[in-house]
This record gives sequence, structure tokens and C-alpha cells, in this order.
Amino acid sequence: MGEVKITGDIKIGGDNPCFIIAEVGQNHQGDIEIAKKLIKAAKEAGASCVKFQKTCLKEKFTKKYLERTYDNPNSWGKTYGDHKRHLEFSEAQYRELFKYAQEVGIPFTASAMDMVSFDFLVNLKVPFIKIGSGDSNNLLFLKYAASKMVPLIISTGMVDKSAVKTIYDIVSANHKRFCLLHCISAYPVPFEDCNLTVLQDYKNTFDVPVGYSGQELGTAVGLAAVALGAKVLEKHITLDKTMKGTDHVCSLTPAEFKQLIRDVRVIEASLGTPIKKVVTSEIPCIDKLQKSLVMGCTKNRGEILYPGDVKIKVAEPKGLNALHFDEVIYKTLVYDKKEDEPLNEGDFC
Ligand SMILES: CC(=O)N[C@H](C=O)[C@@H](O)[C@H](O)[C@H](O)COP(=O)(O)O
Ligand SMILES: C=C(OP(=O)(O)O)C(=O)O
Repeated sequence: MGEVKITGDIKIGGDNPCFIIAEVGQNHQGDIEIAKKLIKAAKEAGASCVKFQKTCLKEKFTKKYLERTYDNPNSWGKTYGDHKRHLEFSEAQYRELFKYAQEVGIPFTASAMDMVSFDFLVNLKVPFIKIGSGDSNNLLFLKYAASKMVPLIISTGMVDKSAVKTIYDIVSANHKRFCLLHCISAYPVPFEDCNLTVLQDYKNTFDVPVGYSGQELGTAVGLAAVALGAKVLEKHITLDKTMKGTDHVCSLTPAEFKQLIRDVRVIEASLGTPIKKVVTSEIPCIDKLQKSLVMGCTKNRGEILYPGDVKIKVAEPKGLNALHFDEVIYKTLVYDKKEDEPLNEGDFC
């Protein structure tokens, strides 16, 4: 799996640290001040980027769908259209947020929920555009997005592997500056449905970086995703999980996000090499507690070392590494040796 160069500063995949997206989505409640607080929180938590969702309502939804009543505790209006209008920032507000993120010092982007929004984001010059799972079956949009030659991060919730292959084929026919995220679109996802090992299959099938967009509770699954090779990790961020809104429940607070990133970095550092070897940091413990070969009794030069004559102990000074036990027995002592004295090379022949 190669590396994808998103911008001069942002590279994903290969040996690069996992790219961690703080997904604000619509957790800003339609309030630009909350949105700014979330941008700041994402920066302070150490996220690689902060992400919103840009929608042109009449492009994404039919008229009838927008008129349908949205009668649930997470609704911001009588109809789904009212609800979404409340949550949708204007283009001017997007520019303001983009600028704010620049001031704060964190890359800013959004998912494009339709072609109009895609064009807007291209003009805004975001580093990459996210295509969410709502478009994983929207091949027209994927072809359009791929033809624009901008880096993409594409989520694959709500479809099966054959559709993911189609997505891969469509985009890679245009360019390879994209990543595929395994995703299950449920809020929250039951742990049994996360099917994280799909990541291994993605890694084996696709020659672009793969990652995980997690809608489950907590941080454990995201951490496991990184251990399984996710090079992008996306989680929702919220100021308060009890706020009104569909996604707050499966989001992380700024403190949890910070902890997640700290733990991701620990996991990355700890994955290391598959070659089992003794490492430098073990030397003090080897010196202190590793066992070596010592005399189990007092014997004189010329005597044979029978199995019961050699013991394995933590010794000072050390003898031969205890792994050499079989090479020592039935050898003849060259020197007189007292009980507990270490046995070293040259002490027997
Ligand atoms: C599939 C998809 O787009 N999912 C997004 C990303 O995870 C979500 O944030 C939805 O926008 C959100 O759950 C919609 O909630 P409501 O319908 O209450 O506005
Ligand atoms: C729907 C989105 O993401 P995902 O499918 O990864 O949850 C999104 O980013 O807007």
C-alpha cells in the first residue's frame, strides 16, 4: 500500500502516522461559535484535520423528502428540510470557518454531499474532499469527483465489497490520490457489526491507503483499526454527548479525542518490526534478572558435568546464557568450581 500525497504537508499511508480526522459533521448545532470551539478542540486534541459536511439541500434531497416530517428528538425543525436548513452553514460561513481553522492551525475540509457542494469545496481549496457513505452507491457523483483530480477520502458504509471495488475502479481510472475507509453507517454501530477485519481484506485488495470511519461508541474500536493497519481514522467530535443531534451519542468529547490520539500514537510506536529480537531497552532486565548457568554443586577440574551438576539461576557474576544448558552437560571441567559459581565458555571442554 503506497503513500498518497494530499498536499505538500499532508501524506497518508506508507510509513506516515495515521491521519486522524475530527468529524464535526453537524455536531455544531447550526451555531458557528460552537463550530469554532470544535475546530479549536480538534486542534488541541492533536487531530490531523477537522471536517464538516457541506450540502446543497436541493441537490442532495428531493423536494418531497425535504417536506417530510422529521418528528424525533434530534430534529431541529418540523420537516427534514427545516431540520437540515437549521444545520447547514452558508458558503460565507464556510469561508469564515476555513479562515478560522487556518488561524488555529489545523487543516479544514468537509464532505461534499452533492456535486454543487463538491465544486464549492474545490473552490475553497480544501486539502482533500471527503465523500461520505451516503454516496457510496452514487457512481455518477464518484465519476464526477474522480474527474476533478483532487485528493479524495471515500467512505464505504451501506454497500458491499463489489460496490467498493467499483468505487476503486472508477476513481483509480482517473488518479490514485485517494483512500478508502471501511465504515458501517449506524448511529451508534453495535460492536458486533463493526467487522473491523474488513480492513485486512481492503489492505489486500486495494493499492491505496485504507482507513476506518467509526460510528461506534468509545475509542477501543478505532484503536484496534489502527493496529490492523488503518492509515486514516475518522471519529465524530462533540462538545457534549447529551446535545440534541443524531451523531452526538457516537462522538468523542475533546478529552476523549485527545486520549484517542495519544493512544493511536502509542499503538503506532509499539507496532514496530515483525522480527523478534532482543532490544536495547531489555538490557537492564537481562543484566538484572536473566538466568544463566551456574554450578549446582562443588566439583573439581577433570570431573564431568552431569545434568544435576549444572543449575539455572539469576547469578552475580553471570554465567553463560541458560539457553546453552545442553551444550555444557557431559563436558569436562577445566577448573575447580564451587557451588553457585558461574559457568562460562572456557570452563569446560
Ligand atoms: C450517512 C451520513 O451522511 N452520515 C453522516 C456521517 O457520519 C452523519 O453525520 C449524518 O449526516 C447524520 O447522522 C444525519 O443525521 P440527521 O438525519 O439527524 O440530520
Ligand atoms: C457520511 C460521512 O462519513 P462516513 O460515511 O464516513 O460516516 C461524511 O463524512 O459525511
